[in-house]
Amino acid sequence: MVSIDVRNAYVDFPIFDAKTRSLKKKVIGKVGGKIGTGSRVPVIEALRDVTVSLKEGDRVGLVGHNGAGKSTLLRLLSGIYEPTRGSARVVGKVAPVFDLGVGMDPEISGLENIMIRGLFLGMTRKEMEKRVDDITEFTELGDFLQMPLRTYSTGMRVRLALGIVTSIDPEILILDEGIGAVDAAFMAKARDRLKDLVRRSGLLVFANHSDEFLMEFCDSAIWMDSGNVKQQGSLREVLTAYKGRDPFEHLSAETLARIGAAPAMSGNGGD
Ligand SMILES: Nc1ncnc2c1ncn2[C@@H]1O[C@H](COP(=O)(O)OP(=O)(O)OP(=O)(O)O)[C@@H](O)[C@H]1O
Repeated sequence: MVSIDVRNAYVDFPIFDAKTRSLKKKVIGKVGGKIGTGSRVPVIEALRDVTVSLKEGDRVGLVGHNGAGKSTLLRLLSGIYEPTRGSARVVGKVAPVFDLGVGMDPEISGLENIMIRGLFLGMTRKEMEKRVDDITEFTELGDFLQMPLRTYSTGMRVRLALGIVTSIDPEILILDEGIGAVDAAFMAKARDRLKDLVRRSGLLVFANHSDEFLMEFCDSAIWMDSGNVKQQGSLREVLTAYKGRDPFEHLSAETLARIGAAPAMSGNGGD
């Protein structure tokens, strides 16, 4: 069984080349984590006293303003960062997808990249060999898969990366923003694959600014604010508090059915 247990965790980034003089003026910005100036070196407190407990089957959306600590938390949940204080225990194999292009080598072919990226995401060579045809078909890249990746356009790279990412069988799937940043037409094609991927994953944590994505893939949520967990609960509860309105309220019956959500709670549209 997969699980993630983070207890009273802090992640600090000491900044050795900051202009400390101007920091002392204490201009408080709206975005970003807290900057501690108590010690000789300023420290960005990206996560502060975070406690999160996740188990098999959880589908968690991560929301919060720019710099609230979402990516840092995802890296902690992936075991990429160790907490400065507190603890983080991850049981299960993590497939971290922070940037679709990360781990791709421009000098090798698309086909070779399929293999390398698959291995990086926790698959074996044999497992990836079985998936090559399926990925080839999905990307529609044809003979370009024999060409070095540097010859691809941005959209072609995204097709390849998305084809690979959606082919894996992750125990713990950690998705950052990037995955939503593909053009609408291709996204429509990728949507079913993404849904399948999420269905196959033991546990999903997904940071995204789009309600639509969150509603489609997640059922619970964590709201990060200045490095703290401000709220944890059902997706609807948390999004309603974060946005100041119920994002499910004005969805059509068709969309609600597609994302498998209950009809809006307010008004007389009960059931
Ligand atoms: N490698 C780093 N070195 C120093 N500071 C960092 C580093 N990574 C993140 N931070 C700081 O930690 C805080 C949280 O950043 P993080 O990237 O986790 O936010 P986020 O919620 O993912 O933001 P966004 O929505 O803009 O992507 C910010 O104040 C940022 O400046």
